Amino acid sequence: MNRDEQKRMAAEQAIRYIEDGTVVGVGTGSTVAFFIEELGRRADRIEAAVSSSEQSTALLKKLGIRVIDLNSAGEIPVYVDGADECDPQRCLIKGGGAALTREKIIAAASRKFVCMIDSIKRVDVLGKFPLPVEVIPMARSYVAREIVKRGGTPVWRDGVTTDNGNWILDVHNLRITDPVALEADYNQITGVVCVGLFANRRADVVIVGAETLK
Ligand SMILES: O=C(CO)[C@H](O)[C@H](O)COP(=O)(O)O
Repeated sequence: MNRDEQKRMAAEQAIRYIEDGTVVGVGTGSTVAFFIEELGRRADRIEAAVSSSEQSTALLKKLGIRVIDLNSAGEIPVYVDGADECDPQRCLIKGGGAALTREKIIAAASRKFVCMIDSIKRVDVLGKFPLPVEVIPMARSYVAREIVKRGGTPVWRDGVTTDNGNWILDVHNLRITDPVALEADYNQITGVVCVGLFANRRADVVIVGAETLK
């Protein structure tokens, strides 16, 4: 099965977690695009979606799905998203699509986080995929120096501005053996808005193609 087939398959599995009449939390990316397609087929059966990006909002609206603000949604039953890497403890690296902050907020506000990946994203130790860190623009150089002190190699994703008006540093050369500790440590750096490490709020269910890991 090629990667797109795996992504579509995972999206077909993920849709089973969505109950009629509920608000759905929706992530961002190419895997999520397949999920939104599935959701579109059930547009009349779901209450609304809370979206993690302008990109997903546009796709949802195109398919006639009502998009509401997180502040009006209350606790969301299920959040569905992709990831860039996933370890055996269901900790994730996310943010390849620069939507990490809103994704992390919606994941935190949801009872269940269903993560869809293709098999290439399964790793024993996180860090081969550069870790995205969203920063306040004026803090970019300072945060980069702090990351270097911690052993990482930050690279500015030049030309990319997030939906929140911020910038992204992609941190290379990491081998993340303690994701909870690294997430907490990076969160302490002044100027960091969000770290694309989802360890504190990790996935509850991971779907790899047609296979569901618990
Ligand atoms: O975190 C993300 C966006 O910020 C995406 O979930 C992640 O980059 C995976 O994307 P794709 O499904 O296109 O491989």
